[in-house]
Amino acid sequence: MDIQNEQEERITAELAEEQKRADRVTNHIRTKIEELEDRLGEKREDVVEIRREFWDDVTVNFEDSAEAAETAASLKQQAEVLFEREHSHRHARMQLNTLRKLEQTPYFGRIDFKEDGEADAEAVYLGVGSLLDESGGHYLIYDWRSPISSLYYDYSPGPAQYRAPAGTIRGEMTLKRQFVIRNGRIRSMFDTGVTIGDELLQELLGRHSDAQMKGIVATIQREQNAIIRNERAKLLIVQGAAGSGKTSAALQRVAYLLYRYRDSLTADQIVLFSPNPMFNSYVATVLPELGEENMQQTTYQQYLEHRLGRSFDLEDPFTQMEYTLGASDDPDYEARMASIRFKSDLLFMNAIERYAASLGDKGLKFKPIRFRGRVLVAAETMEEKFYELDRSSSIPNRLKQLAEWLLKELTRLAKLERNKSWVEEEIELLDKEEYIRAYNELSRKNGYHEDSFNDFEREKRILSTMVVTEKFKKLRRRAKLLRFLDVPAMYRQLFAAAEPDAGFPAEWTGICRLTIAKLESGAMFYEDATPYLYLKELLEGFHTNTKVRHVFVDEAQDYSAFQFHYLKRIFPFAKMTVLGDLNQAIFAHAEYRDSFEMLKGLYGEEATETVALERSYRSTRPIVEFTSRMIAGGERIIPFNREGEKPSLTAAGGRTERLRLIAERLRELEAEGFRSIAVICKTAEESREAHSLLQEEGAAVRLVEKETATFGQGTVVIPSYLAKGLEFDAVIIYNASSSVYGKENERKLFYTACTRAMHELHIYYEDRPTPLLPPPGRNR
Ligand SMILES: Nc1ncnc2c1ncn2[C@@H]1O[C@H](COP(=O)(O)OP(=O)(O)OP(=O)(O)O)[C@@H](O)[C@H]1O
Repeated sequence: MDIQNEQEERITAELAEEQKRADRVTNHIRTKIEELEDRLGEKREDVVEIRREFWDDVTVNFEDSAEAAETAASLKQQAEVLFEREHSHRHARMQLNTLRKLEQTPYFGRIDFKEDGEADAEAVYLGVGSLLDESGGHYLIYDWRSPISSLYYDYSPGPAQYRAPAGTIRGEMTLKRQFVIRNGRIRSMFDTGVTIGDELLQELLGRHSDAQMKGIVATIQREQNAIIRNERAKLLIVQGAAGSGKTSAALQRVAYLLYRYRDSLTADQIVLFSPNPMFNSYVATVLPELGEENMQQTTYQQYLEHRLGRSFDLEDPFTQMEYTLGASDDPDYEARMASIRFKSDLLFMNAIERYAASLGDKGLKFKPIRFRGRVLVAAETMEEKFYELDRSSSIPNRLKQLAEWLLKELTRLAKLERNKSWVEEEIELLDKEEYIRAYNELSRKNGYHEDSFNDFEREKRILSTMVVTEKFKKLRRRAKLLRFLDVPAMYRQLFAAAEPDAGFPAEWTGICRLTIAKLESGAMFYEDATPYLYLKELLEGFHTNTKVRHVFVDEAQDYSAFQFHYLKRIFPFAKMTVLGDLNQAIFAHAEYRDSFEMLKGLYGEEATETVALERSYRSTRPIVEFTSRMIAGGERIIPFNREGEKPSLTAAGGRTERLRLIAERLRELEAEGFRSIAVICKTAEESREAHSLLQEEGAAVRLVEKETATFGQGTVVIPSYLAKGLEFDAVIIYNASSSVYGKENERKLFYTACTRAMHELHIYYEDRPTPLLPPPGRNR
């Protein structure tokens, strides 16, 4: 027998052996599924039963306080039983969910590891969940997040080590094998060397994209694994090239943390800040696919809206972006741009801190408390009271004391109010239910005799108290919420100072004029939202969220230093993972930043770790080679070796021809089977134009706007800044003429647009192409 035959035979025998094992494991999984389904049926009945009998099993008695307490205890006990059962029901359901996944693909990898001092190597199989054998003493599958599994991601065969709870375990990896298993059948199997499955990665990355982001557990790379498993850093900064797997690593990290801290951490203690609502839908399936619940997802804008939306008509970041991209002939443009930059700077944050501190001595502004057109408590009275309070106490503390005083004052004023004629009028307008309520109260307090004069007086008193109390409720609530503080006026005041502080920009006067005009119209620029909230919270006390333990900020390059400081304050107990690419910094406040250095001060160097991801997985080699030549430092980006067509650059004789060519291209791409195609435009306005003109050309295209909430398949027309973080099989740059992308500060936007392409990139222009295109050069 020659060597080749011998080798083939060996591989066939090994494959048969592995399939036998896979069958055994799959059978075991099936048995577990059946058992769990039965148990789950019982559990569900259990919960339904408890719910039904909830009220039968508690003794409801509110007659006297002792019995009421007993009732409460009984209720609490029942609720606890129910909670416990529901919890275990949910747990069992999640387990079943994982088992069903394992039934299809029990594992994707195997390593044989011989621990130092042990005689034999153990075969460790990795899957999306762990599974014990019948005896319960041996793992048939190890969860990919278990300590030993990290060997798979970190080492090639040879000496290897991993960190276990008991310490570092050293040994030797004697085998590293990858599987593709579908429906329990091994489709392919290969032993790997240095990196995890170039073949498998090739296969995965070469596929057409879905509407949803994919999980990457089977092919996590070593440097990504370091991000996923980092437990030390309070602040983990990931600077990664476009398509290097930042978002993917972030999501796998969430799954890892939920596993690692499963006894103490729940999905609702993790928050992901994403760039836009559509992105949420794009990543929504990754964690459930891994058998985990999704973390909380939000956008910074949603948070701002939640805090400020009722007080101001708040501009969103995309409107700001449209302005910066399109309004350069506006006479206020320079001032506005300076305003955007300055208000995101720590210099401004410090100025606000100084200002807030000075308000402890003088200058706090109050709003009078008005009632029925009259001033009940004058602003001056509040000011006087405030500054009489002990000055060594913080402003928030003093405001709390002031609120307490105000509440007492309101109680006193309410008493005086009762005899006013408006109260009598209101009493006459009371409806029957309210009368009955008053009557009940009266009879409860004292015996009630319908015909006694005294009772009539008492009734009137009760009714008038009721009316006044009701009307004062709102005032009391406002007092508790410190609404008597005039934060808008104080924020405005910042821009009324004639002399700018040292270091303020030359355009300060223009900035002041624009800001004040905007605020006076009841609106607020996006760049004012964070500083405004910061000032408000310095005065009132921070609205902190102490529940959240991990904050993830994706597309971190779009956040200002100021915003990061703010986030840190509102999540005081959270670790932060920020992921970004400075080459994709598309907001005016961030475009000149050349590192995440400014973040180091946030938690201190000691508590901060930085990881760089330089290999780009999304796009084919020709696309990465093309796009990386558009940016400074692009030579550091390493393309993953996947071949494909070179990006095309097409000149059109005019708009009509450009549209015809694009529509033709769309038809070709669709015919080739590409499932997600994006026509990327610069702005929303250009997108609307492209959408309607392409439809006229007979193309089936969907328009994506900032409100679009779901990311689907098919062909979309999308503004560049909304395509952030997303990817498409093929990308068409709608108009890359120099008249559209003509300015140097649009480079990162153009780069972001081009790097969305996985397999094909086609660029169209008229007259002259944008100077942002890479200089002609040889590919690496
Ligand atoms: N280890 C991996 N195995 C398989 N696919 C991967 C891996 N890492 C990244 N990818 C794929 O590469 C593509 C880009 O990943 P992702 O969107 O996470 O990158 P990103 O760094 O967030 O990109 P960008 O900054 O450009 O938005 C995705 O299709 C992802 O599935």
